[in-house]
Amino acid sequence: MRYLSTRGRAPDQQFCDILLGGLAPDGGLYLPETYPKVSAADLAAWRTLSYADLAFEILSRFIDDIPAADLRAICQKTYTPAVYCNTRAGSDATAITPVTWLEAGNGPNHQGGLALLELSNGPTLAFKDMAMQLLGNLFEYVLDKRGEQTNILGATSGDTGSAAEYAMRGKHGVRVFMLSPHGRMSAFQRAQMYSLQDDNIFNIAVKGMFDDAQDIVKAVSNDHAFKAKYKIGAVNSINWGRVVAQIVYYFAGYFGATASNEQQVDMAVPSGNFGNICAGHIARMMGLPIRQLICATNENDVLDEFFRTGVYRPRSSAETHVTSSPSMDISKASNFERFVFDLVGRDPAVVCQLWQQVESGGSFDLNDTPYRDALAGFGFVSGSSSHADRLGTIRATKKAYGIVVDTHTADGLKVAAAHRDAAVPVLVLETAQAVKFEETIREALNEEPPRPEGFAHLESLPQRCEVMAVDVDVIKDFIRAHVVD
Ligand SMILES: Cc1ncc(COP(=O)(O)O)c(C=O)c1O
Ligand SMILES: N[C@@H](CCOP(=O)(O)O)C(=O)O
Repeated sequence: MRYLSTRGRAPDQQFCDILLGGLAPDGGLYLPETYPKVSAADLAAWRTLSYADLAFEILSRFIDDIPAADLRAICQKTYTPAVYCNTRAGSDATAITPVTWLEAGNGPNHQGGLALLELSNGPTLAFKDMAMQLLGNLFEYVLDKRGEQTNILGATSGDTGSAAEYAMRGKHGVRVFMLSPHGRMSAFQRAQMYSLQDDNIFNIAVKGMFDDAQDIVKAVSNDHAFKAKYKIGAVNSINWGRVVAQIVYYFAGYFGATASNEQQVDMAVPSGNFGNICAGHIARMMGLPIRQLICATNENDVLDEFFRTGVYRPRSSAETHVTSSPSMDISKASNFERFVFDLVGRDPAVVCQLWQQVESGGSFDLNDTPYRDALAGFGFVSGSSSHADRLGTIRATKKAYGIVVDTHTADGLKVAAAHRDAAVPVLVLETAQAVKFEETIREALNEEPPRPEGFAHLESLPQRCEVMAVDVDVIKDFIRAHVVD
């Protein structure tokens, strides 16, 4: 399988190269040259597989430069109930991503039902662990084979950082430099990252928002000489490895929620950087019977605005709200470029022209272009949620179903409710556990959220983190000083 850049000005590459390379050298994002199609026979054969075996089947359609036996072993090592053990009481840890019905709907295919797809049972209690644990094992495997090292530069609004650090701590040949928005994450998120004392982990809090941190990551990656000299890698969802691993749980969720491959489902996805829902889009393009992808945003509603109006208008950091679903405080969604590449018929010239407008601080409007009509064929609908909605949803979910959901999942539930249909079940992707956002849970419920074992004294552990200006050169100097050749 060859991978090509959305900007069309980078050489096509194979999976292991883009895994280590991250962003394409022309500033674009890599995508497979075609999406593999799944047949009815594939769906029938995959329905009863374990999560690890399903991951192998799906990943092997995209990865042909790792021997099959090795890829299977990596999947088996990654997707175990011991790694994804932080399940809600009563959920089946062996499923890895259990489906919890809030309302079962009708019949074996749960028409009209409402369910949570539990994705946050891994070591850091957020959906990022689903892909990041795999990435940690893939990085180690490829680096060992090549006798190379990598210095990962990442940006986080709260969850990618800890998931990456837990996946990469102690891995041979890997150092992690993680940029986080100073003072913007929850106390639990800060403690998860900043309490790590491993020699290969460096936490840097930048005095800005997530988008500023993401811009630094892209600027450093676009300095080709620096990137080559310091072997800079990526773990954000700009790295295709993240997106491909996320495709798997759309299939697992579909099988978990239906009894027949004739049935369609809707999937509601709390969205920020568009990485999660982009994986859903690709699963749908592969032939998974997803009727609608419901894109749920918080007050930072750039994506919702696009799906409603056809206008994509990223906001500046000054216009980005600090919200109680902080991991979605994003106004420039990286992976949206991957979707637009598909929307415009995979024409890199169109993507270059649109992103020229975006990168010079502008916007684009697809009305009066053929792409506005084409949009309807991709199955997206959307909505946004506010702090008051979030509190109301957390309260209503607890009252009706006895379940405490996190603030991002609450955004998903709120927007899903507006698009429910008696003909299909809707699965809301549960992207984090409530304990990560304790303050808002207390405000909503006047009680403490459930805290999985092993996290009892997290916030009282000693923390270490460097605070820096939003300045590419300052970050490069820090990397230079900490990379031993
Ligand atoms: C808990 C949580 N929910 C939702 C999102 C949004 O996901 P994405 O950025 O892939 O759209 C994030 C961050 O990415 C997150 O950490
Ligand atoms: N919400 C993320 C932001 C980064 O997204 P990514 O999927 O591109 O890594 C976070 O919590 O850090």
